[in-house]
Amino acid sequence: MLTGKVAVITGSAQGIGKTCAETFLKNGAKVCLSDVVVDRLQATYEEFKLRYGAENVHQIPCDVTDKTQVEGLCSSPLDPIYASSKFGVVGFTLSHALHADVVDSGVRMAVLCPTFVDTTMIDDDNMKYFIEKIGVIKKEKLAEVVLEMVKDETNNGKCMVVTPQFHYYKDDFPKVEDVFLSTKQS
Ligand SMILES: NC(=O)C1=CN([C@@H]2O[C@H](COP(=O)(O)OP(=O)(O)OC[C@H]3O[C@@H](n4cnc5c(N)ncnc54)[C@H](O)[C@@H]3O)[C@@H](O)[C@H]2O)C=CC1
Ligand SMILES: CCCCCC(=O)/C=C/C=C\C=C\C=C\[C@@H](O)[C@@H](O)CCCC(=O)O
Repeated sequence: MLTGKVAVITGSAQGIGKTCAETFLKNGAKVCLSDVVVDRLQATYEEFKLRYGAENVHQIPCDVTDKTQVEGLCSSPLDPIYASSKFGVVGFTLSHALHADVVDSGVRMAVLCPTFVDTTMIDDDNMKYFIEKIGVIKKEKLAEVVLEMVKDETNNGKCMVVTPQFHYYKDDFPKVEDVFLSTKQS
């Protein structure tokens, strides 16, 4: 099913990452194992090499909190740590929006996710490719969207994506009862 594909899996010396790596190997992918604990990574690498063949398994030690090491593992034209931190802001905002201190308090928390905006932050050659494909939002237009977001009293816990062409609310946070009272097992 995954023949011809390569999966790079961080934190794969043990736990969920290791089990995912083995599942991918069983399904025909080649897997690049990666972990910060080098001796455990080596042991998993040896184990999988024996079981699935040296041609299908590779290993690269990597501490995912180290920007240089992450770039060595999987280069990206955009800064992976910057991008990850932005996802953190989404999670932080949406989870706080559900907190008892916020719900029904009159305070609303929402998160704005623009693509590229015409500020000095985008003066970076690495971004040129994406900017050409995606375009740039004018600051003034973004400010209008922020105004709209602030005026809307129904948007607690919402995430707004803004592009040069349009904007839309995305990924409404699940209702409390969906999170805490579900009897469904995954
Ligand atoms: N420009 C873009 O394309 C995009 C920007 N963003 C985010 O929007 C936010 C604003 O970005 P821009 O206006 O483009 O950047 P900017 O660099 O033009 O302005 C940022 C301002 O924040 C101030 N600042 C930086 N660190 C601070 C700190 N620790 N405490 C208080 N103030 C601080 C800076 O001195 C500067 O005046 C940033 O979080 C950025 O990551 C998100 C998506 C796209
Ligand atoms: C569909 C893809 C949309 C991608 C939109 C996007 O990622 C926009 C990014 C815009 C600016 C990014 C700037 C990143 C700069 C970092 O490399 C770093 O230099 C910034 C560190 C400054 C800070 O304190 O945030």
